[in-house]
Amino acid sequence: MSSGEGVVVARPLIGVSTYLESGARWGVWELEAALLPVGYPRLVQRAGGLAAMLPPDAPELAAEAVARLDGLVIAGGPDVEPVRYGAEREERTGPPAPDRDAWELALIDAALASGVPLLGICRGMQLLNVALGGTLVQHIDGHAEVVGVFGGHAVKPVPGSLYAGVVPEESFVPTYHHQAVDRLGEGLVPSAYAADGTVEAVELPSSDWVLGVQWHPEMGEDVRVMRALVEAAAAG
Ligand SMILES: NCCCC(=O)O
Repeated sequence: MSSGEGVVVARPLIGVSTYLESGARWGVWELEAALLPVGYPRLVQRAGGLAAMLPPDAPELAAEAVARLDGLVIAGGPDVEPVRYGAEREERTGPPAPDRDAWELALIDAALASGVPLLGICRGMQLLNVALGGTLVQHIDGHAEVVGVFGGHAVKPVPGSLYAGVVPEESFVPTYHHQAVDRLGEGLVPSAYAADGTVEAVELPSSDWVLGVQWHPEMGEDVRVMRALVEAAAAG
């Protein structure tokens, strides 16, 4: 990226966690594939960052990975295994993805420990809450109305929050979730709500830049949340 005066300024490197789903196959070779909806890297790129995919790896390598990043996104995906927050699995909770849980929790721990700016999206926000000792409601009605189809609803920022500094107005967001934050993790505070009182964004005031959003910015047009992460990554 050029600064406009002939000086090349490196784009912040933003790691995005990815999936290794057992059923994923690519091309005529049907090779095993690492998956990430393309909206994530595209949004990082639109926001001025350079996207790096982070498939599940040994959790003990997470700190080494995060040390090379300027920012981290924990992407959306399957339900967090309830044992991670001390609960029994309920009927409507999806099948566990223990390797992914372990890797992404280790990434979150490493980002929190090192001060690398962190954005959790949907599952990523829920996992951030769990990483800090919070719990989840395992099923709520009305937020993922049709299986496989993203919905949308309004979210209202909490005045004075980091999030409100990025998106000051009430906005309509793309959403797909059937779980939600129950008890907040240590140090987290709500930074946006849905009309029904569901916590839709959280942040960690004791950190420089940690935000979780329950919706999917990679499915919409609004680049502001990702741009704020990229700017925080550039400033770090
Ligand atoms: N629990 C995973 C994130 C999406 C959902 O709540 O359905």
